[in-house]
Amino acid sequence: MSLLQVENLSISFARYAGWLRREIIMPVRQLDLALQAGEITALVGASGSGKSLLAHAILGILPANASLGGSILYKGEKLTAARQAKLRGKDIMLVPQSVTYLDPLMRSGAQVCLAARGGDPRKLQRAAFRRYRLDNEVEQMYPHQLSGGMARRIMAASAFVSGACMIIADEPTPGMQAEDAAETMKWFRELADQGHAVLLITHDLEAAVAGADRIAVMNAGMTVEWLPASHFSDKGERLQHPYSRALWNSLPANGFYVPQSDWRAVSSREGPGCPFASCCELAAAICREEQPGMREGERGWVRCHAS
Ligand SMILES: Nc1ncnc2c1ncn2[C@@H]1O[C@H](COP(=O)(O)OP(=O)(O)OP(=O)(O)O)[C@@H](O)[C@H]1O
Ligand code: NI
Repeated sequence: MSLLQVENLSISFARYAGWLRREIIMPVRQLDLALQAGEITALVGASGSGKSLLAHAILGILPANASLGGSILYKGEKLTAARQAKLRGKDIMLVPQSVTYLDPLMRSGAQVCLAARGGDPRKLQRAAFRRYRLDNEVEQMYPHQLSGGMARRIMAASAFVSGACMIIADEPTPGMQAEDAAETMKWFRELADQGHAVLLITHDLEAAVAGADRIAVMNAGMTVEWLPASHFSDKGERLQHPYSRALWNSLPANGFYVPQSDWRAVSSREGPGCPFASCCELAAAICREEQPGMREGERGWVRCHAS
């Protein structure tokens, strides 16, 4: 059984457009994903594709005007608001990108102690400090006294001592030097090796391919493909969705191929067919008539009629 199973998730927001006219926008519409213990799953996709919304939906921290459709199961049971409140920060941990998430009024040692589960908090904190190469003096420091690197280590140490089953990292590496990014990825690998399920949200497909076990590709609020990271190789022949291939081949290392179609132009998305029918070079008649569901193929899951 998967630790977390997301099925046909949609997230919509009601907002007022001018006087009394209420409109509904649905930035996430068909999201399917499962996370396994002991694995890193990377969720990749363009800015605005709905990645962070998924993280917020899992944690139960969406704004009040959001409505959810579909389901999220955690350990086989529906994730209700009450369960989310219980699990958040304990069983399900967020590793945020920014240090501003650390409590500015709490010393670093105390922050890590507070996260610790399953033993003497002080002992667990000291062990985590040694593991992440944090000197003893750092215990007494407040977040504003930490360098960026130290703050990241404090967040990694908190995740390490938390005993959380699931760790969600939203864009943990942008703006980092290559070595720092590699070190951060190494920490996630260690956490996965200890049995945690890690969800890594990132723009960086190259880092995802290098560091994750599985990759879910999102576009316009949908998961279009979900498969082992090793299938991202060569010219992308083993990828099934044309959008995943376009994303892969547009990387500098793969020749900077510029796709013929503009994958952000999903003009027909309210129509009956595939939302990408108007921009996909493989689109056939069926793509304009019927929404593709997520189906399991030889190499993973894909939402496409044409592949
Ligand atoms: N509270 C909200 N009300 C209305 N729309 C929202 C709200 N939050 C997010 N959205 C919209 O949902 C879409 C997806 O947002 P999300 O933050 O999940 O994207 P993302 O994939 O994480 O992007 P990025 O890579 O830039 O972080 C965006 O178009 C955004 O404008
Ligand atoms: Ni985001």
